[in-house]
Amino acid sequence: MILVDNLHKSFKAKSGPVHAVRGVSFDARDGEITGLLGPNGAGKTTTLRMLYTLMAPDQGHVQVDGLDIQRDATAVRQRLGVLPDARGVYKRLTARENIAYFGRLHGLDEATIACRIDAMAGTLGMDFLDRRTEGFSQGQRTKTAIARALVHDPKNVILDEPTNGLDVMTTRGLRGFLKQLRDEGRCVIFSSHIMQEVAALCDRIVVIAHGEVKAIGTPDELRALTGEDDLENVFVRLAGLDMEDAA
Ligand SMILES: Nc1ncnc2c1ncn2[C@@H]1O[C@H](COP(=O)(O)OP(=O)(O)OP(=O)(O)O)[C@@H](O)[C@H]1O
Repeated sequence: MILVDNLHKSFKAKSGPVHAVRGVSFDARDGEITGLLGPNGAGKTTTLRMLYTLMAPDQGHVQVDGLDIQRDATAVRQRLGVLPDARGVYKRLTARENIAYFGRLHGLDEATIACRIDAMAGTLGMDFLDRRTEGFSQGQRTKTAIARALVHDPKNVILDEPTNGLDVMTTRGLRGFLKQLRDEGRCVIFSSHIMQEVAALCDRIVVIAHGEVKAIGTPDELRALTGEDDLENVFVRLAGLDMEDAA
């Protein structure tokens, strides 16, 4: 369970401060997939980075399973599996070695690591485990990074645009995998800028634009809120993109 309360984050730029996240609050429950949906530059990655303790908020609080991300950062990290926006895998190591290395960092024994790698490779369809990752396709790199993020069997899973650059079949496989994590009772959060993708997968959607939460609800609740049937129109209305277009 992840509770996000009034997060703020600004960056200094030459042209003045950039207010990336401005009072974002939402709950991501266990046994649910929560989608963070917003257009480019909305503040999704910045929000997720604060959730997974890479970046300290200027203001606000986050709790993971009741632990404060700033006071209890180490315990929080043990409970999180993270697919960051930069997938970065070690190119001289094979996929298996990349995943195993993270398993060791989490203090797992070799037998447990081997077991976990087998299970995830089966579910994610990784028939390239023993190849060096140099030259991997984007999908192969993403799968390796996802398996690495989950090697320690975390209760909470945060994925930044996990389907970016994946083909239809790989995306389908990934969707099935995320549903499996949800059905195991985990708390899953992922970000996307594609309404259809979020609607196909998420129990609840947090619509974010200009660093603010614009709406929270199930896909049907968001349809009812806007009076729109078409999912793309729902997103355009909620994110205020129609107003920007008209301006
Ligand atoms: N380190 C940084 N320094 C300066 N500005 C930043 C930094 N990180 C993010 N920003 C700015 O904060 C705003 C939100 O960026 P963020 O990456 O969180 O958006 P996003 O919703 O993830 O977008 P996208 O879908 O394009 O990845 C943008 O205007 C971005 O340029």
